[in-house]
Formats: sequence, C-alpha cells, structure tokens
Amino acid sequence: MLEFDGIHVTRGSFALSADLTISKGARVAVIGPSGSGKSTLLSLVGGFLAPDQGRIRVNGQDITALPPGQRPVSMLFQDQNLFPHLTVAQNVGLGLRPDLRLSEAQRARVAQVLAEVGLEGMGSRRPANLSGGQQGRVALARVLLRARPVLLLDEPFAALGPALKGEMLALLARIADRTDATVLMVTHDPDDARSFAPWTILVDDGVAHPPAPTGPLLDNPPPGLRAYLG
Ligand SMILES: Nc1ncnc2c1ncn2[C@@H]1O[C@H](COP(=O)(O)OP(=O)(O)OP(=O)(O)O)[C@@H](O)[C@H]1O
Repeated sequence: MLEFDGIHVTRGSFALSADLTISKGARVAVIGPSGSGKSTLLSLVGGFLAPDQGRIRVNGQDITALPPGQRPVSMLFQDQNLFPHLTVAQNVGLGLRPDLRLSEAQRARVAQVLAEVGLEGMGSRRPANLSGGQQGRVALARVLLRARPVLLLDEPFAALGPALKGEMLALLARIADRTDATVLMVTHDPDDARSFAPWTILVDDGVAHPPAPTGPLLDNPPPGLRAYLG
C-alpha cells in the first residue's frame, strides 16, 4: 500500500497536494497536462523532493524522511538508466550490490533474470550493442531482481514503437505481478493507461486525485482531462 497523507509541496510558484491511498500490488497510471505535477508526484515517493507538509507511507512504514537509497522503491526512466561502460550483467547486478562484488549465487540469479526477460546469453554485451527493446529488457531485469514493493516509471517506453512498447508493458505487468509491486506509471498515452493500469491518478489544477478506474475515467473525462486528451 502507498499512502499520500495530507501531502503538500511547492516548487517556486507551483503547488501540488495529494491525499490518497493506492492498494498494495495495484497498477496505476498517472496522467495529466504537461507541467501539472506528474513527475513531482513520483519524486516525492522516490525521495528526490521533500514535501512541505504530510507523510508518505509504504505498507505502513513512514518513508518521508528516508534518503532515496533506503526507500523500498525502484525507478525506471525513459533513458533506462543503463551505464554504457558496464556489461548487461553488471548493469543488472547493480540492483543487488552497487559495488558489483557479487557472490556466485548472486551471479547465477542475474543470469536467471536475464533469461526470464529473454536476454539469455547476452550478459557480457554492452548496452550499445543491444536494440532499444533489449535495453528496455535489461532495465526490467534489474527491476525484477530488486523486487522492491514500489515501482515508479516516468514515460519508460516513450521512445519505442507501438508494438515494442506493448511488448514491454506486458513484460512489465508480468514482473509487477510476480513481485506484487505497487506500480505508478506516468504516461501521456491513454492507450497505455487502458492496457496496463486498472487505476488512474489524474493530476490537474494542483491536485493529484485519488485513483479512479481507468476505463470509465477516460471514457467520460472531467473537463481538465478532456481538454488535455483533445
Ligand atoms: N526543479 C524545479 N524547480 C522549480 N520548479 C520546478 C522544478 N521541476 C519542475 N518544476 C515545476 O513544477 C511543475 C510540475 O512539473 P512536473 O515536472 O512535475 O510536471 P509533469 O506533469 O511531470 O510535466 P510533463 O508532462 O511536461 O513532464 C511545473 O510547473 C514545473 O515548472
């Protein structure tokens, strides 16, 4: 469970409030106009931004004061956060130990998750020698290995074509189910929200609204969302 309890945050003249709860294991899309505060909402959970008021809790634990590295959270951004000078296996292994001193068992586990995302035998390659879709799989393998309770995604596959994006979202959904992660995914594409997320948080007019069922929300959007969807 992920709770935003009376959250209020300001960035210059911009202000956002959030008072909402997301069930454990739920997949939630975050949609709203450009500049409405979607990334801000994720930054609060990731620990890159502190709220002026309110608490954030994960499965009952107050994480508001924890530094990013100690939070029960994984993040995935559009550039997939791969290090070009490290191999695929090392990029994934970072999810277990930042100093990469992996035990035999940990190395075997890395190979196992690479196989699970369809990258068997590619552990010694560098990211530059993989396709865009394969690079996305490396990032997802790291998420699978870390198996944190909360997964944050900010437009993770926006650079991929529609078919590949669909494939990545399906793989992501499987991984989220396997790890029982609560997933928050920022997207500008309503079709992604429909296919991936049963629930949607609308961020508009300085408020992150409580999750609403995605289909009905998009079928019958409130005025701010209607204007944004066009
Ligand atoms: N580091 C910052 N310092 C000051 N203001 C910021 C900072 N980052 C973002 N903002 C402001 O906060 C507001 C929300 O930004 P945010 O990036 O959360 O929006 P968003 O909904 O994710 O937008 P987009 O869809 O365009 O990525 C914007 O008005 C932005 O100008």
